[in-house]
Amino acid sequence: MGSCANWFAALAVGLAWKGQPVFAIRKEFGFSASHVLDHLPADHPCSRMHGHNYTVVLELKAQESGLNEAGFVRDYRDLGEFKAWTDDTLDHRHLNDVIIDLNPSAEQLARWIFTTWREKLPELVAVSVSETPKTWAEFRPRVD
Ligand SMILES: Nc1nc2c(c(=O)[nH]1)N=C([C@H](O)[C@H](O)COP(=O)(O)OP(=O)(O)OP(=O)(O)O)CN2
Ligand SMILES: [Zn+2]
Repeated sequence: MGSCANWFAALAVGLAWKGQPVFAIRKEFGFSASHVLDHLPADHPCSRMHGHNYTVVLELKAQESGLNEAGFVRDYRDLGEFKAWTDDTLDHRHLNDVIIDLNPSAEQLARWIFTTWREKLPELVAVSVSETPKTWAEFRPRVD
């Protein structure tokens, strides 16, 4: 599905679900990577190359009546493909070389992961990225 159609589908699902009870599941993943943030003052420490032990949380939702036969929104084990992708694509990489033409802030990384995975995981509604134990950025295209 093209990305435009994808966004319309997400919007339609969101409108149909408005006010309805939903289930949400989340699973956490980790990777270590370096980055340099552009467009910051020269004396900002994040304008120098540095690294983080990142945490990524995927959030998936289904309507109350939308659980599968096992009673799952989706089997957590299905997300093994995301873990393998994270290990191959992000772990021990320099993020500026992976996310070309985007400043790899936590916000932009969360949106990039969301758009990369939305088609494979239609139940995906939000991606959160943490660079340090105290900081979180979330991309959630629509809020119920
Ligand atoms: N809104 C954002 N602000 C910052 C981001 C970001 O992605 N989005 N990124 C950084 C740095 O990459 C890095 O995460 C440093 O964050 P900071 O909270 O300053 O980390 P520290 O450990 O140095 O902070 P303490 O205050 O010592 O806990 C910066 N900003
Ligand atoms: Zn950083």
